Amino acid sequence: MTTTRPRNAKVPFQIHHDEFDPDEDLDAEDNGMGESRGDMEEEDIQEDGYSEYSDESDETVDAAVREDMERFTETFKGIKERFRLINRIGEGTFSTVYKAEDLEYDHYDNSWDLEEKENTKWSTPPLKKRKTDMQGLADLDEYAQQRRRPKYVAIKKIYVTSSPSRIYNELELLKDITARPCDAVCPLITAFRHTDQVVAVLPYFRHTDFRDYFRNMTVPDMQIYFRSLFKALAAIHGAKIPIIHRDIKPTNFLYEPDKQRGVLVDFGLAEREGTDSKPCLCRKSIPERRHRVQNSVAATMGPSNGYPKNDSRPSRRANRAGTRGFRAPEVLFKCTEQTTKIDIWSAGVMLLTILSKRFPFFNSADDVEAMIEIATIFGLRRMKMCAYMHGAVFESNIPTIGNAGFTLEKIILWSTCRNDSGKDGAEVPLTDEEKMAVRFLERCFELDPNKRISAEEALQHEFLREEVYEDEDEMNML
Ligand SMILES: Nc1ncnc2c1ncn2[C@@H]1O[C@H](COP(=O)(O)OP(=O)(O)OP(=O)(O)O)[C@@H](O)[C@H]1O
Repeated sequence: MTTTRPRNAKVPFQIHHDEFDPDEDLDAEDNGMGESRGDMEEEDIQEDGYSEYSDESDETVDAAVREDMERFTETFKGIKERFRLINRIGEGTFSTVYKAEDLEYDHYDNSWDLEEKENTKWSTPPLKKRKTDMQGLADLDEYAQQRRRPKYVAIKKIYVTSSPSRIYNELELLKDITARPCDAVCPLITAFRHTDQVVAVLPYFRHTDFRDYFRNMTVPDMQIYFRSLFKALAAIHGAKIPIIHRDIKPTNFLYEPDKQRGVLVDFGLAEREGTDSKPCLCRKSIPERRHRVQNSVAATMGPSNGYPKNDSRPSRRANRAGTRGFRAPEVLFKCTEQTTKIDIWSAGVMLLTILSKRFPFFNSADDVEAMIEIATIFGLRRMKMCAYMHGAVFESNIPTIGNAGFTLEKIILWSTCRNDSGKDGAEVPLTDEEKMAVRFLERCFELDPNKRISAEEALQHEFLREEVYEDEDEMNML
């Protein structure tokens, strides 16, 4: 385990225990991983939109999970003195996440702890109350019980096959995010390394499996849910150098319907805007774009009749990290200058999932199928324009892809079977509030990322805007 102490005075809380030291080279010989780590690095592509495990009950711990937790605590020196592992709560592509009790909670500054803050608002010590001695004792005991309530954290054990640079990137971004706290983004408490194993310690957020509530959400529920998600996006996109999350999907937004609180997690694929980016046509001025498109080989010669057998041109390379079904069209077209707008598209897929009551909504096996799915909705004409703006060509002779596509309203009516479920097989139209949600969805689904709504703008959209009342009387009148 590292023995370095906190160095960064800017972090607003005392970092717990032995801090992860970004200057320490995880590739160094003593981590036991050697060169093969880079070779073993997994693909940046998530298999699907859902992890196997969600929040399991603390009492029922599977025997295999118990064995796994014992092995982990035995091999990771120093962890069991600090945390009591309770259950495995998540198993993703890049990590296993455990719920644990923080045994040394009271030794540190815990300003990240929202629940603790809320509790201190209403739980005053009963010592000042004028009551009978017996009542005073009972209150005191209740207060002491409250103070002794176990404090939970989520321990994210990052798989040793992840490259050190990927692990460093996640922790560095989390540290930056933690320095500018936002209630809707999960901060980092601390991180440890023991030989090749790195763990991140995060506040534990109780949440409900998305599949258990998304079908029952009303439009006001959606507004609360997405207001919280877009606040999180506005916070990370508003960083000095904007942070792109790259993996916005339901499992990475931990939401508790009872509390109406959501928290964005998993910065494993996140990156700063501009990292490794090269100029793409989509960021040029409209006249320049038009000129380049009109003079392109595809526009002047028409679609090619075939492909060279041994194509010696270098293939286009771009970051495609993310989860299938949630990737923006510019990611599929390998845009080399991707922006935070890719997260807005993914958030749009989440809204479409809820409105259509279908999860997963997009179910493609690869990027070509994903393009076909998007083209079916938006139509061939718009998809071709979208490809051109990233310097690519989109052609299709698939009969189900029409030129004009379909409106999102129609897609939602079909997928909820409302197109013919009314009286005498009539359509059950969308309500006014559903139409407002669709108007917002259209802004998230602009194929041109320059036109797509930003997180800040989204919070001012009629769908998410919070009404500000002049005084309490005005609010009570509503
Ligand atoms: N702070 C937390 N509190 C409670 N549960 C959490 C927390 N962080 C993560 N989890 C649970 O663990 C799961 C996996 O976490 P995370 O997404 O960070 O790992 P991952 O390996 O990148 O997963 P995936 O491949 O699904 O994206 C989450 O979907 C969630 O259920």
